[in-house]
Amino acid sequence: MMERTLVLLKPCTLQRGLVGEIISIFEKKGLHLCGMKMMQLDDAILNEHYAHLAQRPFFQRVKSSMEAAPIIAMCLEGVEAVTAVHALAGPTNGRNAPAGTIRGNYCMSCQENIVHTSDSHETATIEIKRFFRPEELYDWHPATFDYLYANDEY
Ligand SMILES: Nc1ncnc2c1ncn2[C@@H]1O[C@@H]2COP(=O)(O)O[C@H]2[C@H]1O
Repeated sequence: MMERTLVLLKPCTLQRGLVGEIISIFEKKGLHLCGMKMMQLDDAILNEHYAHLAQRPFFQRVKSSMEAAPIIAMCLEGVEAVTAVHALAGPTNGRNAPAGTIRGNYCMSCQENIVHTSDSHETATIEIKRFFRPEELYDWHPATFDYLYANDEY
């Protein structure tokens, strides 16, 4: 099933000059961009985005870290994109994320862990709406589609 999912490149990724490299990983995998923009996040959007963490001791730290510099928000599309992108990101803590995943390859932190990715189809739908207006998302068919998914049943 063709799906869309949300990726945020966190402030640490901009600070470390890794934006192009991380976008390239998703592109090389075969996911295509439907929308992308730079944003400065504030408490209002972060209180909503991380509402499920509000009672956790690290909630303020997460918010400060996400407000420390701009982020890049991306909407990526592909067959089963939510699972594919979430798996590429790897487990939250970079220190024990497997080599080969983005977090496993690029970070040593639980907080400064390069990307946020939607963890389910339902969450992706909500998160894409949170970060993008409908007119900021583009429907297009990648010319490589048949090479990416040739003969697959989905
Ligand atoms: N101990 C922790 N457990 C889980 N998430 C944490 C922890 N400390 C900080 N975080 C941050 O909270 C974020 C929640 O979802 P993210 O995928 O954006 O990545 C997570 C981390 O950046």
